[in-house]
Amino acid sequence: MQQSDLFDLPMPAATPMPAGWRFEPGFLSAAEEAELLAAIAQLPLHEAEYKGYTARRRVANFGTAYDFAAHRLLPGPPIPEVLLGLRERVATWAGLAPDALSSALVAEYRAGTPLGWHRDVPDFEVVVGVSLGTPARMRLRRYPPVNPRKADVLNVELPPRSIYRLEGEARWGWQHSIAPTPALRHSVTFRTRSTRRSRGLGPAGAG
Ligand SMILES: O=C(O)CCC(=O)C(=O)O
Ligand SMILES: [Fe+2]
Repeated sequence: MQQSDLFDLPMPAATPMPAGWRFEPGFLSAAEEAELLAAIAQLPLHEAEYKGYTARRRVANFGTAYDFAAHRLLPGPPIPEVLLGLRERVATWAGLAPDALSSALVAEYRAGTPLGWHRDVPDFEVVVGVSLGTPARMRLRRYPPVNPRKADVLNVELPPRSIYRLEGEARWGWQHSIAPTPALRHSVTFRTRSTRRSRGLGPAGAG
């Protein structure tokens, strides 16, 4: 079944997603999702500090933490036990060693919380995200912009229990954002470290 059948999105099945984008619905079972949400409820989420202002989503960083003022990656608290099983499954799905996913970000989007256009900070390479709770709409657009038109924005529904990966072109040649969520959503994103240096990339995320 196509995603567009499920969620009635203006995204024809033939919409070409950028290279490096990978998506799979139903990655987690409902029981696994419930277990993760219970575990997340115990984690110390805080309002994300982002480029000098407080973003509305709440986050917890593990493995690494990003200092948006100093533009550098800092060591973070270890990835908690309750996320290690998920990391292993995510790594297998992504064809990576679990340890390579050295950074984990738990994010909470209360109703109406958006996440603006950005590329993740260049300190990271591959981004793999798991969605929990309410479906969200991720949007993608070329970056730097190429003749921007509204039609050039790709919309992808991220249903709960689905997983996506941003790598290569999808990660470096496109920005992404999350439309204000209709109700509570959580995501857990894992990232590998990048060997690239900042090359004057656009606004960054992952905070
Ligand atoms: O919540 C998500 O799935 C996306 C999060 C994101 O883009 C980020 O943290 O950089
Ligand atoms: Fe991001």
